[in-house]
Amino acid sequence: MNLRVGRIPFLVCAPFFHLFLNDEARFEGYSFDDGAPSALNQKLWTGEIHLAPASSIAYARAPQDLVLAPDLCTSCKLEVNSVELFSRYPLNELSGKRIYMTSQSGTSVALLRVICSQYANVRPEYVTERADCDAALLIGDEALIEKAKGSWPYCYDMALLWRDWHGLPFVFGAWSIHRLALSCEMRPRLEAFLENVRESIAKFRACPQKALKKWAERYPVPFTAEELKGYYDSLDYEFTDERKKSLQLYFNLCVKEEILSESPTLRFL
Ligand SMILES: C=C(O[C@@H]1C=C(C(=O)O)C=C[C@H]1O)C(=O)O
Repeated sequence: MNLRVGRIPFLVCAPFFHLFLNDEARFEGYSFDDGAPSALNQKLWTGEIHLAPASSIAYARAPQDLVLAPDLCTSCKLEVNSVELFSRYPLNELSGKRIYMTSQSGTSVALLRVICSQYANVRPEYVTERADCDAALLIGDEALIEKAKGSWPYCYDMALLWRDWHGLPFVFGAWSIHRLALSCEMRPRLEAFLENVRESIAKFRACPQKALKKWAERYPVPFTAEELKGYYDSLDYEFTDERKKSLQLYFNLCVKEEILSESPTLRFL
């Protein structure tokens, strides 16, 4: 049986996946399913895919069925640049204003609710219709493109808001693994795949130009490798103890906000 892998076709995940592109012969035994984080979260919960660098909150919604890769996550040093609240008003004036919430996210939409309620002390109206909104939460390439346009008076980087509040790096994505992939049959394939992901990140870091060229052939983007240099300099994929502490804190605050019913302890592969 193939190891079914959820692949997010956003630049933020290019380091995880570029190695596998156009190299099917070397990587037989894996099949990839492309989708936004929100779609991949759903497929993880049902076991339709075995693993993905899904929304970090996806784990907390089904801890009985999932474990986390211990060393990999989607995070950043300071700003993330691709999880942004674009607004016509300052954050602390958003009470009663309409915030469009992207349908692609699981983690960031919950983070925004927590930040508005517990940090900025505002009560906006959250909407799924983008027309006539006062602010918009976007993730991934969509956020990068919107930011490059520079057409909103205010732009808040969600990782920086979290850091200002708690002094910790935020964990947007985490590799969640369904227990179906832990069977005797699947486990060696799973371990080998994660080793390939580590190699993919290392190769990306060693030569981002080459990796991004391959990536853009499959997933075209309106940026050059040169323009993306600063983006990748600030992204960080290491699941450090500090990031694990940060993720646990985020789960706790989601419980306080009644977004999660409980805050599970992090269990690893
Ligand atoms: C940093 C990003 O993080 C992504 C945001 C996610 C979410 O909001 O649920 C999930 C996975 C991450 O890859 C991004 O989209 O650019």
